[in-house]
Amino acid sequence: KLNKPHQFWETQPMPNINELDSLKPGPIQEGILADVRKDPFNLISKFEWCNVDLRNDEQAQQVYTLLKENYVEDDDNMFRFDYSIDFLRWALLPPGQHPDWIVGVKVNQKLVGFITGIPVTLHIENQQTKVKMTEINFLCVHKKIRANRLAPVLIKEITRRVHIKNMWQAVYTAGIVVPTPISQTRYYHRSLNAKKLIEVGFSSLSARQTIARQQKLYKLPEEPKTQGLRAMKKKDVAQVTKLLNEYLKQFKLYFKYTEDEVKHWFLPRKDVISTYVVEKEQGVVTDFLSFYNLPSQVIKNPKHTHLRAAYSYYNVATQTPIVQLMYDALILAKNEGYDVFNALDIMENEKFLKELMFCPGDGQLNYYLYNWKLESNMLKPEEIGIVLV
Ligand SMILES: CN(C)Cc1n[nH]c2ccc(-c3ccc(F)cc3OCCn3ccnc3)cc12
Repeated sequence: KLNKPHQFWETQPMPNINELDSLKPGPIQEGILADVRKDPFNLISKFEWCNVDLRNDEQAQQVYTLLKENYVEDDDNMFRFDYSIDFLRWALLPPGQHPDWIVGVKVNQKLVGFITGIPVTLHIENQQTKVKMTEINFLCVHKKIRANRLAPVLIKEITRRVHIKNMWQAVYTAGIVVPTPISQTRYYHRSLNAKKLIEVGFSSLSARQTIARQQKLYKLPEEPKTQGLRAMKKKDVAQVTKLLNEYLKQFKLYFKYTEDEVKHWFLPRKDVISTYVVEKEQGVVTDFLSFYNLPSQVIKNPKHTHLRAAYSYYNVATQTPIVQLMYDALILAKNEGYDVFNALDIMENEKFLKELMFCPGDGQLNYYLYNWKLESNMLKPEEIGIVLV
């Protein structure tokens, strides 16, 4: 009976505490294609597997509703992520996507379980090692059928569907701690609409503070400062690809992007992803900033149903000081109607979080690598060069 904490994770190729010093860096288990089960894992009766086609409006709507009602909440259960359909199509239909990696479980045609994978090439700790693997996300089980041990079956099934393609590693993040994080990062929030944040209970006022005082404290200029800052266009793809790939080499964990992937991940999409480039003379792009749109539903509030949150994505500052570039990001996000700007303490983010008046969040985001032992047991947040949505 799986009832000890992490009983499931003890059965998985993840280093446990006392192996951290004995395992050699690299794959923990060798993958043998011949040993991979050819048929899906058994489900309890009435439950059925399905591949979800997110391009189909009805199926996308089912995924949207499942997540909106049953996905990740903050620690105080006041907010729940509300990923839009356009966002899910952006996040889950990148170049090279595999249809059988968008996995659903249905009961009487109703979606009650979900888990996804997208193909990535991850560079680990040094240039030599680059590993084709999957990025796992959106694990969700309907609130009404929890404790049926469906989550471990969803994980085992998508693992099987990755193995069958001769891939043996995965990268994922979660707010909870299970064996064994490779990095524990923290998230920070920068107020853009102080009044709303107080009204939804995201921020609170101490005795001496007033709403007016908070609004003044977080007030931003009307327009960005940086000369040549403008929305990214198709013609910028080649330069942005070079800038991004060069910039990411400094980190111990990063993806390498093709131009096609940069087109997909960075060309602006309304209410999904915003990317702005700094164009100097002769059309030379020297920096860019990007943030994605992930609202949270305010679970119980008389006045507001949603919190509009922008999340820092990838920012490359080669000529513009990073603090100035991110100050412009705040101004742009405010002008796009966001209430708050969120960022993790990964990459170079520590350099701007304090100066731009970000406040620490109340939890952390843990990074995980499946079936891979790192040289160093843990990575510092500033060594992480990947953002998972
Ligand atoms: C990454 N992706 C897998 C979604 C995901 N899962 N679990 C999470 C736990 C924290 C964050 C997170 C990441 C960056 C950030 F600035 C704030 C965050 O959470 C705020 C708390 N919160 C949770 C729900 N609504 C508000 C994301 C996630």
